[in-house]
Amino acid sequence: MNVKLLQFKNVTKNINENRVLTDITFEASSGQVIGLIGPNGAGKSTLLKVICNLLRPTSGEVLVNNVPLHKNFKDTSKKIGYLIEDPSLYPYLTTKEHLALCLQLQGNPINQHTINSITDALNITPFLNKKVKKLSMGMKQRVGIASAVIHNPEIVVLDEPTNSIDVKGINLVKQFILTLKKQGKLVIVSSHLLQEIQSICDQYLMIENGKLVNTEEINSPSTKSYRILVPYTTETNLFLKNYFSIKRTGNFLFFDISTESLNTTLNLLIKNNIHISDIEKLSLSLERFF
Ligand SMILES: Nc1ncnc2c1ncn2[C@@H]1O[C@H](COP(=O)(O)OP(=O)(O)OP(=O)(O)O)[C@@H](O)[C@H]1O
Repeated sequence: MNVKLLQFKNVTKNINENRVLTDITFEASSGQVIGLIGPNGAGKSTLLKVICNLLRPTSGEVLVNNVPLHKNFKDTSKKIGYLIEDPSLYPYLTTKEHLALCLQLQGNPINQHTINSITDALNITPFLNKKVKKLSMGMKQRVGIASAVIHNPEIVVLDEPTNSIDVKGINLVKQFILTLKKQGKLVIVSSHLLQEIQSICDQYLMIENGKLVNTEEINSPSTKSYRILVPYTTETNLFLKNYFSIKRTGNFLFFDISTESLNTTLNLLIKNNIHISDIEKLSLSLERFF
């Protein structure tokens, strides 16, 4: 059974008097992979840092296992593992020494079996005896991911984990994330490319200008396959509002629909004498959702 692990309640974060996160509310459970998607500067890293208690909310609350995060962070920190932005690694240690140190810093004894299973899964075993500073960027990123999970946390936060990693490595990381899911962990993974992580996510949190977009889009972005564009008029606006989540761009209105509802939608528009300016097939890139 999945257990509610993480709750954000109306979290707002200001940095240097700028509002970076606004009223963020969501919850996530064990055994889930949550994709945090948004363009550059949307607030993804800030939100992830709040989960890891690297930043405190200006207002609102974060609960882990129903306990406020900041009240019990010593215990909670053992439950959270993270890779935020560039991995902070100890350059003069070997990969093996680095991972062993990460384990010890969390108060765990060195368990070679744990280290091996993680390094095998991420294909970094051949580099265990190599100094971290001599690893390629992609390898460092994988060591960063290994460091995030080495102490067996319940919540794993990965900020753009596929940065600098080649296609083969990306597939490996995705498989690794699915293994963490199978182990019952909650994985929160950010990317500015929906297509990169959509196949592994159970749910999406789409963020734009520090705000989450609505739940419908969060839960089913990939089902919206067509964008319909119609000329703006007050009447058309009022009419379409009854059926779709519509947006305005200049002199046009647009809305996204699924493949299944394409015929019905076109019939509805034709019947009501609404001119169709364009029907666009949506690719699954992030730009389509903002
Ligand atoms: N320490 C800081 N001081 C001032 N502004 C900050 C700071 N950290 C983040 N910001 C601002 O907060 C906003 C969100 O930044 P954040 O790094 O969370 O976005 P992001 O979605 O992770 O972006 P990217 O995809 O480029 O990494 C940006 O406008 C950024 O300039």
